[in-house]
Amino acid sequence: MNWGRFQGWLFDLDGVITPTAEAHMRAWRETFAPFLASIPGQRLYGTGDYFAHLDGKLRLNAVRDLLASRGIFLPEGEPDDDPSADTINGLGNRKNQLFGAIVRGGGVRAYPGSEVLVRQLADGGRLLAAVSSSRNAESVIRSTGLRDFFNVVVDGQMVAERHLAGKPAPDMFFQAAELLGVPAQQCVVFEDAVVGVEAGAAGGFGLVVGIDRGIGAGRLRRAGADLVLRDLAEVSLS
Ligand SMILES: O=P(O)(O)OC[C@H]1O[C@@H](O)[C@H](O)[C@@H](O)[C@@H]1O
Repeated sequence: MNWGRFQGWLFDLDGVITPTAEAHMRAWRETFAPFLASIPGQRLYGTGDYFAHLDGKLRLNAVRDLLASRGIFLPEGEPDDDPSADTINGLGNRKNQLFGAIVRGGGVRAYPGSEVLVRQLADGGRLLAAVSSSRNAESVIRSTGLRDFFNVVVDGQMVAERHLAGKPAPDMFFQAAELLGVPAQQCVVFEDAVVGVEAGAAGGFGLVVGIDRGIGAGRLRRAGADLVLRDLAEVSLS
């Protein structure tokens, strides 16, 4: 692979740069397992629910999609709903409170292979963007000490402010490429979630790389990944 042809390097964050996809996964489980168990006759929460309905999506879209998959209707509520409220916003706030507690408890370090690659790319004058659905992306990336290596961060906060469509729409990656000033065809996208790979594939980027942290290479390929790796340490620039 001639990696040198890519000027713009667009990285998803959770599960690609940092192992925080696991913290999101746990927070979702701790939100939805008791919630679903409290509804008589409702199917219990399973890990498959995370990959099918939650992974990689904007927080409230994820809540809506999980509930829709079970035929559950809840009111939207308000952004400042109490985390105990059984509304879309309340469940989102409950999950975010749990996510914050998990991250504060364990700290965040980048995957070693990701940190090495990010440093090499920045040293070589490449342009880097983090493209994450998470509204916590800035704080997560700052806690790794790698924030300054990224020219741009497009996150859940920016999506709300600029009214962008979330993944699987390609808009977040387009926004990152535009802010970097690099045409899509000269950008490579790295993603671990199906909706993220779909977003990259829909945008006509130069290369879409799926990072398989356990979801399975087949699912990432079927979503549109041109190449699947297990870790960013497999990207060799020389
Ligand atoms: O709730 P946040 O921090 O805004 O994150 C939204 C989503 O961000 C994505 O990066 C994660 O893959 C999802 O699991 C997560 O739910």
